[in-house]
Amino acid sequence: MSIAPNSILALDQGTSSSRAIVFGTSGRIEALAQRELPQSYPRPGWVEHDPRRIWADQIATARAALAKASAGGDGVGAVGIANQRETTVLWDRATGEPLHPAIVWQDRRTADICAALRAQGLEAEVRARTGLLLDPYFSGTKLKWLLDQLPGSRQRAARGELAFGTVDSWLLWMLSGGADASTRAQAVHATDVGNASRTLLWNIHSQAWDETLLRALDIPPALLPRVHASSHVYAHTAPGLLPRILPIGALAGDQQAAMFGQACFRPGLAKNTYGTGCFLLLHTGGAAQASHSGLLTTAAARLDGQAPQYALEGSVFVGGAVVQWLRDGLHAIAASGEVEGLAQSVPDAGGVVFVPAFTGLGAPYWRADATGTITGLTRGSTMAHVARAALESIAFQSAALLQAMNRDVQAAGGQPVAELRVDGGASANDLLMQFQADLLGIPVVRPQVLETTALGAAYLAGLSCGMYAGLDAVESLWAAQRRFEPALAPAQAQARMQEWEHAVRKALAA
Ligand SMILES: Nc1ncnc2c1ncn2[C@@H]1O[C@H](COP(=O)(O)OP(=O)(O)O)[C@@H](O)[C@H]1O
Ligand SMILES: O=P(O)(O)OC[C@H](O)CO
Repeated sequence: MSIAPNSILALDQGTSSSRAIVFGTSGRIEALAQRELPQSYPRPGWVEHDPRRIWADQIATARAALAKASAGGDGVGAVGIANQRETTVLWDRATGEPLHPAIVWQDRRTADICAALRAQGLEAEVRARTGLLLDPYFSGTKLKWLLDQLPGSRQRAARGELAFGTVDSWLLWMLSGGADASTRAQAVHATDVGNASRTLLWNIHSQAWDETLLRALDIPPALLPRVHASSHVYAHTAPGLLPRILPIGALAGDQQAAMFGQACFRPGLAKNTYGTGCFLLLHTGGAAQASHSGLLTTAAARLDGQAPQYALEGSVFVGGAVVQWLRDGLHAIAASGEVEGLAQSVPDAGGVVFVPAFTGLGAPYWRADATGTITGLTRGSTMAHVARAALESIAFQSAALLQAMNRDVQAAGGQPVAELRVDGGASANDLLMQFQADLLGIPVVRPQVLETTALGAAYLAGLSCGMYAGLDAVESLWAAQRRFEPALAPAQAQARMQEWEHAVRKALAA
């Protein structure tokens, strides 16, 4: 006998791991399973994932989380998927086989394609239509590269034999039948507005694939997924994959999902996620606000039937990853959590400033050529100073984003951001959060549930499957765990930002 639905399964397929979490409808975590995802760096600047491994890990963690949940997951009424965005998968609809490893969002191999498109004068067009800019970060040039490199693939794509998708589409297709030959014909090929808005191919104003950009990149439309609201019943899981057939009630890019999980779905609310990178998003309601400060305009998650929702976004490529480098590159610490103690063993960074431009600099600088730089070293500098400067670099980069955001918002007659909600692995670090509040001069607020990405996917799925009355019901579940109030005089904060900008100029000149 099955019980009334009281929980939701969220799949959070991130850059460094695949997680499955069962949430009670109150937002409480009931069960969690996780697997690390191997990274492949076949050439300098290239980053790849194995799509089959992503699928195998995600279905294994889903089964493990359901098995750990109360009553073996019998109360689960919906599945929601959140995913690393932009990462590009191309597969054969008949066999379910990927044609190539997934090209990860961090991959820079299409820098030349971007430069060529820029030389054709396409940058302004891209900005106006997609809210993005010409950078290898986004899926469009990755897909073009695959079609250029894999013999016969463009013709096969035009005949409808191939499918393109970001990781959400790949997982949905596999879950809804693609994983097995006997159910493949019923597999659903779709994505949500938020993921579509990161492809460089989606027109955020007309809410349709953009024919001009498809032509410019020579991409056959037959490859593309159908696009729906983020909170929408896309399909049901194929029989036999999970203990019960479940509705797949949401797809959302992980940053859009985190924003939803933070209940930032009204204009003026902002969140920053401190994971491998940092992603700061400000909800701008129904207005697709253009940035004049190097930020992106992007689709926020939305419900079926709801008008399009937008956000301004700033993306930092190396956030928590700088701590991984201290651990794996310098062997300065054995585990990421040790960085706080090491950094706190000195009163300040002793003049050391660290610009972790390992994969160039993202927003608001957008300099693919920048390299990592440490300035201000003296004979007295120690690993503790470098660790403290590494942590500070995460906050400096995020502060540069917030400054850019405030400039854009104020230019449009709006109010500066009043407080910042934070989440992600590195937001557990109190020293970092306090320094962030000090630099920004506004409160930094950490919620009780730090797994906000998965939580957002769960809420979105619960909404489409009738498990919540509406947005207000979800909003009332958000609760702060700790509030960090700024404790630094504004002039001092400004002086610290100037030190940072000085070091950035050096990184750009190197
Ligand atoms: N206490 C900590 N202080 C600073 N960074 C941390 C801490 N704990 C984890 N991290 C960093 O957070 C990142 C992991 O966060 P997570 O949200 O799981 O990332 P992702 O979703 O990108 O895989 C890693 O880069 C790790 O180095
Ligand atoms: O996998 P994460 O959490 O680092 O997020 C990756 C972003 O979606 C890339 O745009």
